Amino acid sequence: MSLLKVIAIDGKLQVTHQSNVQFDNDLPEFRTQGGVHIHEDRVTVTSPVLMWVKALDILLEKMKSAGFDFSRVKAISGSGQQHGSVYWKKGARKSLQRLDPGRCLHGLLQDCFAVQESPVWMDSSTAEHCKILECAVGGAQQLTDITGSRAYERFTANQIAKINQLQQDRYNETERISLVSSFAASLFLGDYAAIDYSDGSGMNLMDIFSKQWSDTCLKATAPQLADKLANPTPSTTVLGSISPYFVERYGMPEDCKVVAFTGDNPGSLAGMRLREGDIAVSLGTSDTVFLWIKEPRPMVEGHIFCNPVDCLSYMALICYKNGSLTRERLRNECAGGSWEDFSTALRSSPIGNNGNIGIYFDAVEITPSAVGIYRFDQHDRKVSAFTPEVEIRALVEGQFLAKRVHAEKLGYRIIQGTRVLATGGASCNKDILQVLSDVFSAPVFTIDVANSACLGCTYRAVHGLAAEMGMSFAEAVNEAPGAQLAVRPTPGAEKVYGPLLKRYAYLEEKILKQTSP
Ligand SMILES: Nc1ncnc2c1ncn2[C@@H]1O[C@H](COP(=O)(O)OP(=O)(O)O)[C@@H](O)[C@H]1O
Ligand SMILES: O=C(CO)[C@@H](O)[C@H](O)COP(=O)(O)O
Repeated sequence: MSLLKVIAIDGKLQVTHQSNVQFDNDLPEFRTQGGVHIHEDRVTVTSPVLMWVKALDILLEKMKSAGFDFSRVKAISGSGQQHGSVYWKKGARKSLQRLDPGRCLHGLLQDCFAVQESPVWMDSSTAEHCKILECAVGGAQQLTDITGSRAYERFTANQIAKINQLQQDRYNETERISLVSSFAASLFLGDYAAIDYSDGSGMNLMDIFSKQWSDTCLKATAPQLADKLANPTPSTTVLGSISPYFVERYGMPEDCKVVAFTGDNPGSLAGMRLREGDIAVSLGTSDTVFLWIKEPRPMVEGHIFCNPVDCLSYMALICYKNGSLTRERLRNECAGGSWEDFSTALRSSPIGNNGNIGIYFDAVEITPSAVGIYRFDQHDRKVSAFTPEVEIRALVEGQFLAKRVHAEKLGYRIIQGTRVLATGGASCNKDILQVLSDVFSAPVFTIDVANSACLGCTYRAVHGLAAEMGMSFAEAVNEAPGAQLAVRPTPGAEKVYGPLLKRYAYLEEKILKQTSP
């Protein structure tokens, strides 16, 4: 997270105002790079919490100078990078409740944090704490069954455990631990804001089914943790009205509501307006898949979070390291460096690639944890090379077969009306999207997701006001600009890919068995 953004929308869900503050350029005194401090050990990564507070001061002043009419704001919500944590010092709640509107937040909250440098999602310094947590619950799959994810170094429980171990006095001085999202909500609320279920699922602490903190995880992490976290809340909760500070300093209406803040990925799901049965595939440098799931089956690969717009559903996130960079390598090796020729190869090779399957893990893959290039003919026999055309189709088909196989393992089901929403750099390539559509037997739509997390939280604010009356998120944001239809599945594709999906799952399993120590 290298900037703080704001988007305002009107009653017709049209964007009326946008602005941002860049941490590195606008707040040079904090000396961050990309908004963070990378410590000498190269694995500890933090951000100064007061930089975030000051960024909010600057952003609000910028909006004021641009003539933004704060008096028309009906509700506010927001999102923050997932997993990062903020440690409020004893007594900070009182300071939050009595903010002097004549002074900036940065000045008022100077002494409110027990830990000045907040751990953020890029941190990977807590391997030992991850092991302890997994051991405490009986293993990686057991932790996944409870919290939706195995132990990850960036996840909040492991960061809290590290702070308790290395800075125990600071931990003991802490009155409340917030996520980045609930910390930002607290500033607007003028009181501690509850952690919402969706961002709370990225902590390795919450039982995603009961939506309560897991006692075993709490105990294995740090003492008196339940008190420091307080109970989590549904993501659609109206936390209360805006703090009088903003009423007096910026002229916001007294009854402006603060709707629970959430994580950036849940925020994006809302911004993309994902619906039950939909899958969003981001084809950027790495590939990321977002799923809307009714009945999740947590697996050690991938994350299950509570759904930020529908309390009865879940969302899953699957990350792949070998995305565009691998497509680029094969474009260079098999298509003379041209996306046009890469596309021609896809158009001139048959759906299903005559049974040839390729699995290309140039770098150690995240999902699954494996490395190497594997090619199989129609009889599942290993082969050492394919012709350039077969190689290109094998790569693209393999990447999408993997996504569908992994999604279905987590409990995802294609239903009547399923849409695939494609974003990211490669989503401009219709021939790649055609393969995606064929593998999923569903139409592919493209969406512009610049700022999707931020936009998603404007929609969540609108929904927060309506949710209490029982209105669904889809109904509340029905009028928002929609996705563009890009391609429809080729007739007959389903029959071809049915057996290939089974073979892909079998072959991947076989590779994992052969390569795991
Ligand atoms: N016509 C194209 N066909 C396929 N891939 C493309 C095409 N144009 C750009 N890309 C891919 O898009 C990737 C960048 O995607 P982008 O979403 O901008 O990245 P990031 O994840 O860094 O934000 C590049 O690595 C490139 O391989
Ligand atoms: O760690 C994860 C998801 O598990 C990241 O996706 C962070 O949530 C990313 O935040 P920014 O890239 O928006 O800073």
